[in-house]
Amino acid sequence: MKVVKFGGTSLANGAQLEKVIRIMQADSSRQVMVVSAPGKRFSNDQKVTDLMLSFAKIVLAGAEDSHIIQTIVNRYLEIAHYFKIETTELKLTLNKKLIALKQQHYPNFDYLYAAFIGHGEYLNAMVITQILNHIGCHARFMSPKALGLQTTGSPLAATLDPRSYQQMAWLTLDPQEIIVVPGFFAYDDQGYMTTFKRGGSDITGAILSHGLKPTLYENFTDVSSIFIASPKIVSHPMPINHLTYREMRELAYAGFSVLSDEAIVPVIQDSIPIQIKNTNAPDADGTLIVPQRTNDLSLLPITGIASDTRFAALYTHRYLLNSEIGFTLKLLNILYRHHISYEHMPTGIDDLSIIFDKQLSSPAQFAAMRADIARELHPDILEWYDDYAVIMVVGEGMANNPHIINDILTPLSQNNIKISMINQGASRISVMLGLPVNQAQLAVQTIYYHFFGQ
Ligand SMILES: Nc1ncnc2c1ncn2[C@@H]1O[C@H](COP(=O)(O)OP(=O)(O)O)[C@@H](O)[C@H]1O
Ligand SMILES: N[C@@H](CC(=O)OP(=O)(O)O)C(=O)O
Repeated sequence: MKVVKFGGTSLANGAQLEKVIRIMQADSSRQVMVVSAPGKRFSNDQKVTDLMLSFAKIVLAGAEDSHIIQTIVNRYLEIAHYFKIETTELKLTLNKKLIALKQQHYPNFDYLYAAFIGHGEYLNAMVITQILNHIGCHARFMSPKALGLQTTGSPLAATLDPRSYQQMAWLTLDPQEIIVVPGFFAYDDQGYMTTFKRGGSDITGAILSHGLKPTLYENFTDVSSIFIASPKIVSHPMPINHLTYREMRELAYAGFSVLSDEAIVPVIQDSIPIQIKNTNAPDADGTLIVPQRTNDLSLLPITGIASDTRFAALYTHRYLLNSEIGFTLKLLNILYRHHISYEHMPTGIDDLSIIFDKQLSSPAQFAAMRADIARELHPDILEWYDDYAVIMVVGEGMANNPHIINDILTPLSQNNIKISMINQGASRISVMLGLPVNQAQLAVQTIYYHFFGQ
């Protein structure tokens, strides 16, 4: 049995969904289908999730919402029309569901946003199930609630309660039937809809894989493989045939958006391979993500170079910081008080930097935190870098290569790229670099061309 996830680009319109259905029909072991909300149909189009987010903002502003509701409903109707479905009833249902979202009670705004954006997937799974049955392909919609997926944590970046897996173990699959599961959202213990972080349908696919133990978790997207660097940064980068879980996790964390970094953890325990495949070229081999690579690591200086610009950095300097007992504790207490998590904290003798993910806290939270640090800890220097990028150079082969840091840094310095932080992970399979956002692309290109040529 295989769990198969289709991303938003694979479900953007009727023609894309037709390809998806052909993929499902081509292999009877593809029994569980996880779907995202319809993605972009063309480059400056809007994903349905982003339309839902606009809808939520319009509702919160008390503004006129009939136009956005119509735009969202039309995205689904366009898909249904492609399959020649009679849409009068569907149109009514979609409108009703969207209007009902405005009338529900939410404990706070984050829950409201979660319910609105989660409905992109909910409605898509509902429509896709109807289309599959309409064309004679036996399908059943299955809500995350029916599967027992219960979350904890914040409503827009929820994590799965591990007890959820008990209920999933009872699910029996009918080989004649496709189960359609909406990705990205689940429910908390109060029954409120919550979402995983953005891109989280990959996480649903991974959770179902851990729960249902398929032989393979196939993840269909719009590229034929994962490349050594993002094709948005390097033109025609080389493909990666095999990646290990830990390589993928580090690369996904730092910008390989093709798979969510949180989609690795659930499959590790059972060693379920993840195969990235292209909906537009399903016969291409894709990239296989596995526990260990069997090919000769010494041939590969590095496996991938990722970069992400979602970070900010705080630099503090105070003489004798290394000998002051409790300094870091006080600092972390301030973060705790402001409900701020941090990503990395490289330290020197008299200096300490903290790197934050800007998506996880608001500018107001960061400003209040900085004010408290200045007032309570009196650093000699306190600087804030709002546009901070992290580059992750990753490869299992790096652990045995004593020259690797030099090989990465030399071409960067030759190109006048100033690195403000270097951190070699304890696993020694990655080197993390911190630098200003406006240098990040050039840095990735420079490292890529140095190792792999133009
Ligand atoms: N190293 C990489 N290899 C392949 N694709 C990458 C890489 N880094 C970023 N991407 C981007 O990830 C995109 C696919 O992810 P995403 O847009 O989330 O797809 P989906 O809609 O299928 O979930 C690709 O179109 C590509 O631009
Ligand atoms: N639709 C959600 C979840 C997701 O996984 O989407 P996609 O498969 O398009 O990356 C989002 O946009 O975040």
